Amino acid sequence: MKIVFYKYQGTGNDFIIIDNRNNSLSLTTAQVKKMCDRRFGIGADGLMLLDAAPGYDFKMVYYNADGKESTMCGNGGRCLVKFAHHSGIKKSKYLFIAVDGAHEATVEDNGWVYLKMKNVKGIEKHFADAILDTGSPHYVKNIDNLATYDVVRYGKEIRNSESFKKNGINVNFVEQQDRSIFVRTFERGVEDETLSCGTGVTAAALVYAHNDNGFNRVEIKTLGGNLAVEFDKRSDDTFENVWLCGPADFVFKGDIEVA
Ligand SMILES: N[C@@H](CCC[C@H](N)C(=O)O)C(=O)O
Repeated sequence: MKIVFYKYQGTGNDFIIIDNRNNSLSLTTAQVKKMCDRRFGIGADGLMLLDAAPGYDFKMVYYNADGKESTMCGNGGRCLVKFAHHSGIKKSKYLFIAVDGAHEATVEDNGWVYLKMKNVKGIEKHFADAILDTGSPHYVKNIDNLATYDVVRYGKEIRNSESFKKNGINVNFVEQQDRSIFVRTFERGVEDETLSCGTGVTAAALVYAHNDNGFNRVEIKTLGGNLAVEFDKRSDDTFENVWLCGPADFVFKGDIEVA
């Protein structure tokens, strides 16, 4: 069958998007994996279907590059909102449903997409590091000289360690720079470093805010560009009104024969 696809990227985290508003398409793991392959397919960190869902503007279905359906993708969600906007679903505030629940989003005049993430309660300590779920599971570790750090080697080591190898975890390395942070992520399901990870920078920002007080916006640098995370921190260590903010852009459109 021939499938029309759209390629989007959000700070270099890149995705294949398929308009499935008639909910007719269902893809196998092998088909998704091949489309995401950078040599044998289109190439992407993940693939999303935009499905119809009653009561919502659309439903987000997310697959990692390994072809398996996975948990929430923050940059993917922002790209899917931009795609909806380009595809005639024009709203001042979007409401869509994803695997971790309902999400609101807006498209700003400067093209940035603001995506409301789920509330986060509790940050677990793992030795000197932190673990939390921002829609996907994340490990957060502070590192000096992050620009030259071997993220693939050490990210793979943590992701495949005894504690995490069964369900996997995304591993974020963070360098704090005053009120902004530099984040590099090894992503589960891509099994490599990506240029940016939305749920990952959200996790890193909340860990940073957890250790400090008095501010509710963190600026983030990734290898693929800049993002920001806004939030309200409650006294019981709950984070509410968590918004992931950043650019999301159309790259190209095409069609592909999928066996
Ligand atoms: N790139 C994503 C995260 C995608 C899901 C992740 N690989 C997982 O399986 O947990 C993001 O922007 O959040």
